[in-house]
Amino acid sequence: MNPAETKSWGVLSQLAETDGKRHLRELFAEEPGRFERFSFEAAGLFLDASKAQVTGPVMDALLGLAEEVGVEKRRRRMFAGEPINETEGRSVLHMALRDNRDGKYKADGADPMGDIEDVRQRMKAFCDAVLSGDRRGATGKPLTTVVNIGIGGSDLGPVMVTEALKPYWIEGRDVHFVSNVDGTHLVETLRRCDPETTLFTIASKTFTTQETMTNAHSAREWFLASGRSEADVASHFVALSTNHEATAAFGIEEENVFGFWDWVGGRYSLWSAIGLPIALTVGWEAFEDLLSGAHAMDRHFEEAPADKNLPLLFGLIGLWHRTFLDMPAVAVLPYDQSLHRLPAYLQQADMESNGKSRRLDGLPAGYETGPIVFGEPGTNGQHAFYQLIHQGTTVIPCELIAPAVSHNPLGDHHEKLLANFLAQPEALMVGVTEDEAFTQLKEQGASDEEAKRLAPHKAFPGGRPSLSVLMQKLTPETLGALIALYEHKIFVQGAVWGVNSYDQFGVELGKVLAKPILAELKNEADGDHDASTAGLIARVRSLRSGV
Ligand SMILES: O=P(O)(O)OC[C@H]1O[C@](O)(CO)[C@@H](O)[C@@H]1O
Repeated sequence: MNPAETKSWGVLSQLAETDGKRHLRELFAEEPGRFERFSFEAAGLFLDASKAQVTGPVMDALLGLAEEVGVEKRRRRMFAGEPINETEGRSVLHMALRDNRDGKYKADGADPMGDIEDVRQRMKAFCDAVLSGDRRGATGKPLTTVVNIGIGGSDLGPVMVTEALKPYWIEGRDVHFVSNVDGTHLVETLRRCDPETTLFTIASKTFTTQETMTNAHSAREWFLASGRSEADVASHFVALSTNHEATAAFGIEEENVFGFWDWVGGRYSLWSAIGLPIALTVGWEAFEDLLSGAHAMDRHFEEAPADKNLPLLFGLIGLWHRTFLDMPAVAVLPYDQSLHRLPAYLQQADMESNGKSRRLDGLPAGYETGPIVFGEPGTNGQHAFYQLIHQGTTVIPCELIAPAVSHNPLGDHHEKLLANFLAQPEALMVGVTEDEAFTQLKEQGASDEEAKRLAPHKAFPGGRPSLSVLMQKLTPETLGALIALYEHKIFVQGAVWGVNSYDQFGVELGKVLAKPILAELKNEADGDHDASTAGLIARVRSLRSGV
């Protein structure tokens, strides 16, 4: 189905020319209850969307669009385990990993809950054994350091969550993440590790990913080079994967493999065995709290009425900004240092999911789909790219996220952080007119001529949209809810755009072309390339020769 042919799409296109162009200042002046009307709450998260470029008619039309294109139906099909990942013939059931209701889901025609529970119990037992010291390294020392080797979804989720949950780290535990095939990443990480106390979690859904397998083999060599035998590998290497044949070929025994299933997409996998490094760092209970926070958001998404449904509304508003108002990017701005990897995590979650230009029916979309996602912790971003967000020629909607209470209260640090979290969206929305800038300059003692010259530079257009997400404290539960909120937001947008949010064929071509080039760089083959690539290969070879 082409969503652009629906009635609501037509209405939204018209509204883009009217409501979409109104200044937010005006909208606030006109509707005193705007904050109450456009703020929503669920699973410990409060979303203020009143500073988004929305109006009542826009929200009505967006909800109408969701209904016309069948978002609810697709959501039901997803939760029912139907293969909504049509291009790969797979179900999308990561929600089952944070649920425990028997009979709720069907994966390949069967209830997956028994298998999920088995792996969970094995993960818990393993975790408890490592943390209690019952399971030790080959020389009898406790395994206090985890090095996770994985990339993409087998890295970004666990890194982001372990960083976000630093206040929950179990004392004496350490965790590192190696993803880049650049040897520097592994070498610099292992420099800080003791082979006797290090546990490697080799995380790869497919167990074929070049970066991960290369790092895993080198890590094993490093381990063996420390005087250990092949037999000792079993005490220090576990695999998190769906590919049991490949894990066996690597030499990891079945009892050290924590499996999951093809209905868990890589970028949606932190809730599965891929989350083991999280559990090994914060403990099993906190990991379960993370799952239950996400589950609370799942229940809300499934059960709340459309006009109060956080992920649905969050997704629809983002889609309005992107597709109808032509805003090309989204800035994710956590006002919480612990969430410093959230933008990177969401880059994969969102851009790998909705960075598509073909609809499920194979036809070109013909409208804008997934936005560019970028971001940094808030106040750091303020001193870097906010200039463009406030005064640049491109309008970039911002998503600001903050906890009201800090885990690390220190003087008035957190009040200052929150003041920035509150002031930036206000500044983006209100702006400063040239007249106001002129008056301010005059008040500061500028001459008429000077004030006239500088006023255009000191004016802010304002009317720049933002959404704020507020929680009391960043806990495993609220973090779980936040991640699930974004997962479902991505689902909603993909459902309206009609793209398959669950495949990622766009990452393949580069991988394929790298293979023959690798052979060329190793002088094992000659290649046939365009002039630029051939020139660069020759230049790389010459720079490397004689070194
Ligand atoms: O877990 P694997 O199979 O090693 O894949 C890692 C990542 O590579 C991708 O397939 C492509 O980047 C991601 O979707 C995935 O998260």
